[in-house]
This record gives sequence, C-alpha cells and structure tokens, in this order.
Amino acid sequence: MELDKMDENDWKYHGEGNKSLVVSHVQHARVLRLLKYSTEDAENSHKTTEQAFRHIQNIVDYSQNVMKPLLGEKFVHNGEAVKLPLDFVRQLSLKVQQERPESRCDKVMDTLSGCALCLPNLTQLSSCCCCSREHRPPLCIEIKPKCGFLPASRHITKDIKRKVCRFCMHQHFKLANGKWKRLSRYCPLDLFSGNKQRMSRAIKHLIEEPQNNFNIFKGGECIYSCSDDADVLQDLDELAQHLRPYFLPSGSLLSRQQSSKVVLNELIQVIVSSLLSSWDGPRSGQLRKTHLSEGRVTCDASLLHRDLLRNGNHCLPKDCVLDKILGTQMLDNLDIEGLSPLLKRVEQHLQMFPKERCRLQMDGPYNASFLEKVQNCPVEDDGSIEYAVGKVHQYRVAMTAKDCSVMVAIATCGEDDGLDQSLEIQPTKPRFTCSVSILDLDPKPYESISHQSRLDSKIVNHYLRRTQPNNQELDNLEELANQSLFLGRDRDGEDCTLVFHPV
Ligand SMILES: O=P(O)(O)O[C@@H]1[C@@H](OP(=O)(O)O)[C@H](OP(=O)(O)O)[C@H](O)[C@H](OP(=O)(O)O)[C@H]1OP(=O)(O)O
Ligand SMILES: Nc1ncnc2c1ncn2[C@@H]1O[C@H](COP(=O)(O)OP(=O)(O)OP(=O)(O)O)[C@@H](O)[C@H]1O
Repeated sequence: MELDKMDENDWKYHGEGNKSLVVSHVQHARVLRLLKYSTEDAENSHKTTEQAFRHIQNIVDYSQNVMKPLLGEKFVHNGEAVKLPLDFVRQLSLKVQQERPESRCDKVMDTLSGCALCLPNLTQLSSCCCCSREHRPPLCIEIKPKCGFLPASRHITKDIKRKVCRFCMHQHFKLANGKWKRLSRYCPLDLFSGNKQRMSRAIKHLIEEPQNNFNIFKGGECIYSCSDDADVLQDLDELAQHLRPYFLPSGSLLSRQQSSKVVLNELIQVIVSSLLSSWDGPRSGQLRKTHLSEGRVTCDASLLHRDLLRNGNHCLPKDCVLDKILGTQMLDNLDIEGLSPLLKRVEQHLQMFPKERCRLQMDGPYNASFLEKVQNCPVEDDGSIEYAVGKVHQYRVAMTAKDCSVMVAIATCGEDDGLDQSLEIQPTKPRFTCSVSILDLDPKPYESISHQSRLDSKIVNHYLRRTQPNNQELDNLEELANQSLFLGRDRDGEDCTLVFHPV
C-alpha cells in the first residue's frame, strides 16, 4: 500500500462496531480500521496525531504480545499502525457516511489524526489458491460468541449467576432497553460445549436472530446480518439462494423449500467442523477436559432439551479456536464481584502513588512483561499490590476474549488444490477449505472495569425481577429501585431502566 497515493475510490465501506469503522480495498485483501469518537467527546477529537498513533500502536502491541500468545499464532493477525494523508481520510469519511447503519451514527469516524490500523481482510481466505479457480467467491462467517462459561467464583452473591449465563440474562436487559426487539435463543454455552448437536443449535439460533453476533460475507460483501430495522425478520430463503451453489450440486431436483433446509444445514455443519478443527497438527483431536470440568456446562435459560444437555460429549478439542478463546475468557476466575475489592486496592494505591501507574503497566506498554504479569499472577491473595494488579490485568484480557469475534472463511476446492495453512474439512462431502481468525482484540481500558461492575448488577437484578417476580430478592431490589426511580437516576447517574413495578 503506497501511503502517498491513497485514493478513496479504491476503498469501500465494510462494517463497523462501537469503537471502529472498517473499510476494505476493492482489489487487495486489506482493510483499514479507523477509530470512532462520540460526537460530544471533544477530548478525544483533540488527540494529537502522535497520541492517536500511540493508541493504535498499543492495539497492535496488545494483539501481538498478549493476545497472540494466549490465543495462538494462527488465529491472530495484529496488523500495522499507519498514518494516512488527511485529505484521503476526509474524503473516505464522506464517501462511507451514506453506507453506515443509523444505529452506529451516534459516533463519527476520526478524520483528524490520519491514523488507522491496516489489517488483512479476514473475509478472504488466507493462502487459498482455489477460490479463483473455482469461480466461487469465498464465504465467510463472523461470530461474536461472547462469554462461554458460568462463573464458579465463591465471591458471587447471586446464585442465578451460577445457573444462567451472562448472555442469556443480558438479552432480557437489552430487550427492556430497546436495543433489540426480539430475544435471541442463542446460548454461548451451547456453542462452546464441543457437543456437535448443541453447537449446531447454537448456530441455528444465531442465524434466526443474528443481532450483533453473526454476519455472513460472500466475496467480502456482507450478505447476511442483523437489519438496522429491528422489526424486519431475516430472509432465510434469500440466504439459502446465496448458499445453494456451494452446498448443492447444480442439477439438484429438490424443491426451493427443501433445498433451503439442506443448504442451511450444510452451512451449519461446515461452521461446526471449522470451529472444532484443531490447528496444531500432532495434538489434533485431543479433548480438553480442564475448562469444562471446572464448572457447570449448561445454562438454565438454554432452550435445548434437557437430555441433550445432560448426555453426550461436552468437551472442546484442545487448541481449536473455541478452546483458545474459552481458556482466555476463564482468566476471569474471580468474577467481577471478586475483582471489585482488588480494583479498589489498585485505585487506592494509584491515588497514593500516581507514578506507580507506569511501573504497574496500567495502560501498557503491552509487552512481554505485561504478559508475564497476566500469566504468572499468584494463585492466592498475599495482600500485595502486585497480586491485585495481576488479577485486574487478567480480568481485562478476559474481557477482550469475551468480546472478540471469530471469522471462518470457507471456499470450495478441487481435488488437487494445495491446502497450505487452511484446513480441509469434511473430506467426504463437497470439499471445502477453511481458515479461522480472531478479530477485535483491543485492550479494554482499566477504567471500563467499574462500568462492568455496575452493568453486572443491572443485568442480574433485571433478570431476577423479570423471571422470578415473587422471590425475596425482588422485594429488596424493588425497594432500591423505587428509591432510584424517585431520584430519576441511579447511583451511576445513568438513566434507570425500570420496567416492572409491584402490582
Ligand atoms: O459489555 P458487553 O458485554 O455488553 O459488551 C459490549 C458490546 O455489547 P454486546 O453485549 O456485545 O452487544 C459492544 O458491542 P455493540 O456496540 O453493542 O455492538 C461493544 O463490543 C463493547 O466493547 P467496546 O466498549 O466498544 O470496546 C462491549 O463492551 P465491553 O466488552 O467493553 O464490556
Ligand atoms: N481484519 C478484518 N477483516 C475483515 N473484516 C473486518 C476486519 N476487522 C473488522 N472487520 C469487520 O468490521 C466490523 C467492525 O470491526 P470491530 O469488531 O473490530 O469493531 P469494534 O468497533 O472494535 O467492535 P466492538 O463493537 O466489538 O467494539 C467487524 O464486525 C467485521 O465485520
């Protein structure tokens, strides 16, 4: 990429999340990830170019030096911080504006610093020569799986957290807040179970209600995602028509309805196989016992049949992408409730000794020494600041793993195609190669932990009110809620989200 010859016409809108907007190159398999700021956030928009560049370099360092060793070399592409001509960025921002979903327009793209992260376009297969020969553009499935385990920490005060997973509880809170109009039936514990039936169901539920957890790309173009109009149901038939050439022979005599069912089912099987593929050669196929034996493996809110949840295999193959993500998520072993007193210890320490912020690497640098603090944190609390900081760092790394996305790029291939880094799956079926990557591996700021703590209580309290209206806890909660309703704002100064009132 020649930075001095950048032309906005070579780039197009690709997608965005809460913190960044992504454009893809029209010819080369590259994307630029630009930061976004809230319109009122004057502080950030006044960041100097050097500060913005440092911020992006921190993301690269964190991906490369912290997340890559934890998640695996094969899955992580850290990219490169780049400085772009300001004129190019301004033109690009104007060009993409009309493509942006309204729900994301509360933030604006950073057009002042000229800094961005340049990454491989993960919707394309990494080293695949077969796509062009097959004349079928690669498919890519993006899944944001969220937290895949139930916490088992002794610090937990509400028993419901040991039974119902955070995602399933959060759904009710999001529905009440109007973020989504329908509950998703997806449960991350099913996806992370390693049980093929449960995983297939989880993916089926993602397809039915993708929200911000599921997208499909064909040839780099998004062909299936959550509509910005939350009332619109997804058109599965249209999706099936896109997928038909990949999964059904051209002369198939199946009716449109039958073929839709078949291709969606085939798609699900290919995704499951890709997610379970072990990528480390000799150990492939070994099952990981540790993660799942550490806690309960089922969520009470999951709609799957009890027998399916109780019986069968519930192990992830060692070193498959889900195993790597789950292991990293489980660095949060105290839960936010157990972490809170340690966070206070750190806050008090930093108030007394502000210069320690640097030595303790609260905001980086994200180097080998940071990883060492994460990996070698003592098991027992010895009352030290080092222990508290180690747990805070572990929690932040776990937060990243709970919010990352997995990209599964698949392409059909012929008999003698070289597979190189991608892996052949389902050798007896139509032949596919796949390549799996993990994206959105940004460091979560130290300051965001206190927000997590408040959000955790809101989600749990809301869930209890919503699902167990007669229990004792409700009375206490209602009393608290009424107090804050009276004040109009809760203790965090955020709008109350009370929707249920005692009758
Ligand atoms: O806190 P959560 O679990 O709601 O996760 C947030 C995500 O919401 P979700 O529940 O996935 O819809 C949220 O996603 P959306 O903006 O809702 O698509 C962000 O990913 C957010 O991360 P960041 O603060 O932008 O770095 C995520 O926040 P953190 O990972 O920083 O907590
Ligand atoms: N390297 C990549 N290749 C292809 N597509 C990408 C790449 N990086 C990001 N994307 C696309 O852009 C979207 C937004 O990127 P990303 O998830 O990193 O944004 P974010 O703002 O950090 O998200 P969040 O809301 O989780 O904070 C992704 O969902 C994905 O579809």
